Amino acid sequence: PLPDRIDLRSDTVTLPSPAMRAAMSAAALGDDVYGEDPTVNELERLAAERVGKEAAVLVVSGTMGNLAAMLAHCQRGQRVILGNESHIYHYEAGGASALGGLIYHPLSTDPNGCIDLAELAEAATTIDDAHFAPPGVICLENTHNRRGGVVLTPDYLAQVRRIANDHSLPVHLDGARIFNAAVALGVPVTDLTRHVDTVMFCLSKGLSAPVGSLVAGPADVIARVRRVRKMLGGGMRQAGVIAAAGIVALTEMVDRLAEDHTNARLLAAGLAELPGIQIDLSKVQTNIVRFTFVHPRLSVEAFLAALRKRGILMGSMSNTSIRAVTHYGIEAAHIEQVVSAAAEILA
Ligand SMILES: Cc1ncc(COP(=O)(O)O)c(CN[C@H](C(=O)O)[C@H](C)O)c1O
Repeated sequence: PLPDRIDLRSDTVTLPSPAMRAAMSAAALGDDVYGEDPTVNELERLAAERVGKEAAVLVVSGTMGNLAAMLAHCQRGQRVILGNESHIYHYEAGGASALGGLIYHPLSTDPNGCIDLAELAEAATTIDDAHFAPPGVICLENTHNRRGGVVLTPDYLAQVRRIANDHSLPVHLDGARIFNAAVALGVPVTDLTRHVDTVMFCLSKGLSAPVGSLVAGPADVIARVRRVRKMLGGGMRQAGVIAAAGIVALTEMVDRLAEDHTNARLLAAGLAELPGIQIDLSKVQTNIVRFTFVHPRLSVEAFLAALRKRGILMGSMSNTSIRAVTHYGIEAAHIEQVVSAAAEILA
């Protein structure tokens, strides 16, 4: 983040660490379309190993990773079963439908980011009748962005897995922030990823790499993801320049996510005391603070504008809710500055 701004809009704004910049300039390179970039190959190997899958492929963005995974799992005309508050459904430009000919089948999402299991079992059922589009994949999201970064538990994932097995369906996990979930739970990330077939996770968010996400899964499925990536124009050449940062992200930047979670709790505790702000502190489980804003004098936009004038950025989620996201580069001192600025504005 720029020194004169405290940017809490997202963890996508993170800048690469000095170690990343050094690794990027020193990276061994080759043409990755030929499979000859040694740094990309090392990142993909490391990523697959870390999440306990056979293979992984580097993609440009989380959106591309989710789309390529859905297209690798499904045939045209099949349904993507997902949460009605999911990122895939809200923020990925309808790609699975527009480019893949897939149908979104959104299901309601509870405050913990979970799809109702009974509804899921029904949606996962293939009806042998020409009227009905058959299901193709179940998509989950962990942590859950629009529910405020809440963590889906291994137990819940295991229950979804059982339903998927009953209906012979693959499960794709939008794990953009899966390492935040593992660190918040204090468990190895494989306790979460073992229940799903494919997992997409972002290097470019809390892990602070400048670019890149990975899709990991069974070797045959990842081979299909790689083909879709090429079809989408995502085949890269000397991508070791960005993969080098990704290796640093995976090897040096996971444990520190706990600091972002501490700072999020500090921010939530400070904001919760202020007029016009309601926060369910039990839902502040990782690096996202989502709060309701209904103030006698100020709208969400007016509050955000007043913060911006003080060099503080947050994101509006609706005309009554705001999101703030902590990340590498945001320290406790910044949080104190934000809370006192908000107190002044809302007084
Ligand atoms: C759960 C999840 N899955 C996928 C993505 C997409 O990743 P990118 O395409 O931005 O790399 C995001 C990005 N989320 C971004 C953010 O939170 O600021 C915006 C909303 O797109 C995400 O939060």
